[in-house]
Amino acid sequence: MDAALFPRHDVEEPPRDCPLCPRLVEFRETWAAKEPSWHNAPVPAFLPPGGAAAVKLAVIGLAPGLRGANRTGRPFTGDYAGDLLYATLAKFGFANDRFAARVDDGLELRETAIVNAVRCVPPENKPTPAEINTCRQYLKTAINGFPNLDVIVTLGRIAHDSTLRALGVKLRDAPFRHGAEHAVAGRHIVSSYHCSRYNTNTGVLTPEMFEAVFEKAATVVRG
Ligand SMILES: O=c1cc[nH]c(=O)[nH]1
Repeated sequence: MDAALFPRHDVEEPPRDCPLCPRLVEFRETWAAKEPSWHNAPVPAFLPPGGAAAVKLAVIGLAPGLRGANRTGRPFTGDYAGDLLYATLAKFGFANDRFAARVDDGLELRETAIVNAVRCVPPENKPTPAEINTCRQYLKTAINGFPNLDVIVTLGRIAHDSTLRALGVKLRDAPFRHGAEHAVAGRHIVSSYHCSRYNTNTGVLTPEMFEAVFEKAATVVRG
């Protein structure tokens, strides 16, 4: 990782050659052969200056996009989904407004971390239940490694359910619903539809609906 481009990193991450999910390893290696200049490895959490101790809001995504985070190495960077996510974070003061879909754009998060539930790119954006379960150890370590965390925003049902399992919460105690807020296991969770191209193009998620989620998160962080 280029230390000049990525903020201090003090969350435990899978190694670049993580062997735990054979299907994802094979997919990663196929793309590493085709596109050797791409990242093609587990995508680490994106942290604010100050590292894990500075994190008050954790945004949990699904998994890297093939030509997005898997190419660039930064969550939601190069993915269509990042346009809405970073614009919305900036609007609520959780990021500066430098996002230009490149890792050298000068984008900085503020009191916010972005962590994918699955760190490696899955074929067709669909991790299997076994891959989600296997990678949860890293999600759990990340969430538990934020000592000043106030609120978690989950993007989509898979991220939501994996976050609950990471926290040891039964799914029925905090069911996924866009805009729902739950206080469970000492954590405040706000859930959202994923900001994918499909959801935004079909109107399942509008910018206003997404902003309402981060308004709730901002209220928890700033009182
Ligand atoms: O959930 C997602 C979607 C796109 N890119 C990511 O890093 N995560």
